[in-house]
Amino acid sequence: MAASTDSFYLGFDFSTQQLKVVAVDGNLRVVHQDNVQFDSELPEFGTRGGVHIHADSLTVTSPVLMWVKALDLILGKMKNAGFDFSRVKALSGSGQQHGSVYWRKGTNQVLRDLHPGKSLHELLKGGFAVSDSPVWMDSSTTEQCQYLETAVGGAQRVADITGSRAYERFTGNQIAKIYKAQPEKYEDTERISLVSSFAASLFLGSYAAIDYSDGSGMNLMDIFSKQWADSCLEATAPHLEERLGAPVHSSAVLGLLSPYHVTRYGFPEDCKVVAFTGDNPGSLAGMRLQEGDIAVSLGTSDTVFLWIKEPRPTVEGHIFCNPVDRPSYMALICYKNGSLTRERIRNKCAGGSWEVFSSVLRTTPIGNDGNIGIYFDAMEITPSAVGVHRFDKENTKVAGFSAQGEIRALVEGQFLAKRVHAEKLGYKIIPGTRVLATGGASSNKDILQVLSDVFDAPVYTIDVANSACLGCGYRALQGLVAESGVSFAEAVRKAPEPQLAVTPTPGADKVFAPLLRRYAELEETVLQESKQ
Ligand SMILES: Nc1ncnc2c1ncn2[C@@H]1O[C@H](COP(=O)(O)OP(=O)(O)O)[C@@H](O)[C@H]1O
Ligand SMILES: O=C(CO)[C@@H](O)[C@H](O)COP(=O)(O)O
Repeated sequence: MAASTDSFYLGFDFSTQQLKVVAVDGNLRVVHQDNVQFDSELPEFGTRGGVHIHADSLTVTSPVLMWVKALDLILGKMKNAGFDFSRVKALSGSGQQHGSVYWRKGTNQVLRDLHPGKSLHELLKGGFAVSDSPVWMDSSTTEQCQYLETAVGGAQRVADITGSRAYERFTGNQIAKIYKAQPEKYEDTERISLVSSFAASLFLGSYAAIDYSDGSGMNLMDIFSKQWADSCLEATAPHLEERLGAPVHSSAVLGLLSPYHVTRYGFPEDCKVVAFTGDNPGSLAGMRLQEGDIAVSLGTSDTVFLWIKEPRPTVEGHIFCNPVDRPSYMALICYKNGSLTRERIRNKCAGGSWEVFSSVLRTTPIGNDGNIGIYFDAMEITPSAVGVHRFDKENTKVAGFSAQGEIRALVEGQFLAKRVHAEKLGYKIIPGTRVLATGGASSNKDILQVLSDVFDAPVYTIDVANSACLGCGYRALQGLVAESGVSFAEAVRKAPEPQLAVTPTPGADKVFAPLLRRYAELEETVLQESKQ
């Protein structure tokens, strides 16, 4: 495909801790990157790690106006840096998955009439029926999940329709909680967006459709017919379909950029907005994942995902529609205790320094002398258990490890869990499997070495740490030609290939084979204990 090198394509990512942007040119070269950290650059919202954890420790929200203000800030930064908005032909983006935004009645008109002399934050101050959006870290909707599974015919039935059994963080269950606890707010809601489609709306100047891929994380959409599932809608809240709008495929052009951005920043009048999607689907696009690859994202959450052709939903893990290939799907497993847990142990055992943390990984023995740790600071998603559990080589519970042992136990434990659960779902590591790593912690080679050793496979990375942004820049470019039949693979043929970062240490496979079996048994014990 010949895209002009004079043209730019933007990809935004509204993730848990920050808003990021990447601009690529027609040759798919990165020409600009920027970010806004919520905690440090928008301290007036008082978030930690981009969220508020409520007193029950289960409810987790983010202020919706913080995301709006972050967009004002990042576009302002780009303007100050001299970024030439007039060359942007299309933009797209992604958001942390499952989070929901409740637009107050009448706000679609406000979006259509945005005055370019004012910030979005000023204009949209009164625009939300719910000011604190539930996000993916929330696990307060167990009651709603049980209700959904009973109403629809069981956990497997919900998975057969929506790709996942009922999960606390999934949007439908969050909507059901808001409808029950704050019916007046639900009544005052004109439209419900995902974080991704909310962000797209800010660019479009009207409510943007939810795309199939991010829409798969709601427990509301039939992932096969790609329509809202009546049985799920009925079990969630009344008049929900009209509040959601019809979903669209992930490469759909939603329309032209709002005149607000044209006047305020100098975008061209014909700049297109391509559907936004979830951050994990965005990463699948950015890493140009191929069938047979396993992607490991080490962001606020840790996720493992794969490209699949024949989805078989089960009561563990998730199946989402594929964001770049309409007939295909992606499988995903999510772990809540990712970077924030690594940061806690870094602060406790390595004086707050990643360098010290890394040097411990370099100098401690592979396999940690048989010591295994399971660190679920917050209620984990995979599996649903909580607490810190340490075992010596005899599988006896111990109260603590040395500082060095704790660091290695944490990182090994996190990767053992990923491999154990991926294999439980039938995904095999075979000769030739590439592990593609992304997310903030993928910049740490010593963490990647442990990943490579546990998976017994080479680990590859891409130059841009934020693959979701990059993937959405690519998707913006492809969105312009998707209707004329140009596939995503063809559109991004010229993009740089992932680079080999590390290979397994010789002999590591023999050390980890028994540890994988032991980890699976110990995790099962922890799970049973936490059910008592
Ligand atoms: N050198 C490093 N080693 C390990 N982890 C790191 C390093 N640098 C950054 N991180 C982790 O990256 C995380 C942010 O990842 P990122 O993918 O940007 O998050 P998100 O997209 O969820 O906002 C931070 O919480 C931090 O713990
Ligand atoms: O809940 C999930 C996936 O199901 C999370 O992966 C969120 O999408 C948050 O992403 P990060 O901010 O950690 O990238």
